[in-house]
Amino acid sequence: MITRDSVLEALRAVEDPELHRSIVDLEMVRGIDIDGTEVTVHLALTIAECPLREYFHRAVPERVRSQCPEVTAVRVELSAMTEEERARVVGGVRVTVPRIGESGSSTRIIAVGSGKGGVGKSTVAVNLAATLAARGHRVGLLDADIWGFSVPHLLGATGRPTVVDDLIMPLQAHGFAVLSIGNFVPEDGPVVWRGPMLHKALEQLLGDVHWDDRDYLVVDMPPGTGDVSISLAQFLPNADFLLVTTPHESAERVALRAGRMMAKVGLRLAGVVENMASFVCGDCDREHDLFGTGAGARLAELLDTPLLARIPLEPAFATTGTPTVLAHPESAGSTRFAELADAISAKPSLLHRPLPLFT
Ligand SMILES: Nc1ncnc2c1ncn2[C@@H]1O[C@H](COP(=O)(O)OP(=O)(O)OP(=O)(O)O)[C@@H](O)[C@H]1O
Repeated sequence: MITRDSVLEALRAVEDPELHRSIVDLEMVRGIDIDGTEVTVHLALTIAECPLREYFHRAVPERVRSQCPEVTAVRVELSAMTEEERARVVGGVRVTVPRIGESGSSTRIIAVGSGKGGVGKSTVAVNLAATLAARGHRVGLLDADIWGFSVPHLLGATGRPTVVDDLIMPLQAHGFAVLSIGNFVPEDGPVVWRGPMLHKALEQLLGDVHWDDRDYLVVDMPPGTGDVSISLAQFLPNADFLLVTTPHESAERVALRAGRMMAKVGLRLAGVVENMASFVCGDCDREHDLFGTGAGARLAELLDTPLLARIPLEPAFATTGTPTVLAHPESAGSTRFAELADAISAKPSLLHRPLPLFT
C-alpha cells in the first residue's frame, strides 16, 4: 500500500546537492499526491532558475521507485520558494555549521603557498584536494590566488556559482567543492582590487560560501607574502601552511623568505613540498634529479620543518581537466601525493609545530 508517509520517508534520503541537506528537512517537499500506483511529488526549489532541476527530476523518481516498488510512475512538479521561505531555509543552514576558521569548525585548513609564482602551487593544491577527496574525505578547494587564479581552468570548473540569499554555493568538480575568484570575473579579465576590497573578497569567499562541514579546506594562496596572505592568516589562524618550492636555487631562496614571513603573520608551517624535483624515466625506471639535489631538504631543515613530498616532473601534471592523481593514480607523481596526504592526515600533531621565530 502506497502512503504519503512511505513516500516522504523515501524522499528523506534525497539531498539538495548544493545545501547537502535532506529535501524533507529543508521543507522543500510541498505535497505528495497519490493516484492508484502513480505518485506526484511537489517540490519548492530555493530559486526558480535552479540549475539542478534535472537532478531533481532524476533523483526523486529513482529514490521513490527503489523504496516503494508498488509505485509505477513518479511525476515531479517544481516551483520556487517565496523570499521568506528561502531566507528561513538558508538561515537554518547557516547556523548549523560554524564558519570555516571559526572556533567549533572541525575543518582542517591546508594553505598551499610558495615564494615565487610558477613553482606548481596550484598543481599541488588541486592534486592534494583530489587525493583527499578520493579517500572519502569531504574536501573544499578555495583558490585564493586572487590575481593569478588558475584553478577553474585547471579543473574545468569555469561555471558561475549559484547564489541563494547571499549564500554562495561552491561548484562541484571531481568529488570536491571548489571556488575561485575566477568564477566571478571574466576568464581573462584583470582583477584590480587593492587592500580593503581584497580583504572583503577573501572574507566573503570564506564566510559567505556554503563550504559546509568539510574535513579539509585546501587554500591555494597567492605566491609571496602580500596582502592576501596576511588577510588569510587573520581569517584562518588555525591553517597549516605547505610551502611549495622547486629544486632551483632561486626558488629555494625566495621560498625561505616566504616561510619566515609566514611565521611573522602567524601561519604555522606544516612542511615543504619540493615540486618538479626529478624525472622518473619510463625506460630505465630510475629517478633522475634534473635540476640538482637536496633543495627541498635544505629548505625544510632551515625552517625546522619536514620535507613532506618530492613530486617529479610528469607531463600529465601540465594538462587540464581531471587532476593527474585521478586520471593516472598509479603514476610516480600520484604516489607522492598519496604520501603527502598520508603525512597530512595521519600526523596532525606534526603539523602543529610552530615555526621558529625570526627577528
Ligand atoms: N610536477 C609537474 N610536472 C609537470 N608540470 C608541472 C608540474 N607542476 C606544475 N607543472 C606545470 O607548471 C606550470 C605552473 O604550475 P602552477 O600553475 O601549478 O604553478 P603556481 O605556482 O600555482 O603558479 P602561479 O603562482 O603563477 O599560479 C603549469 O603549467 C603546471 O601544469
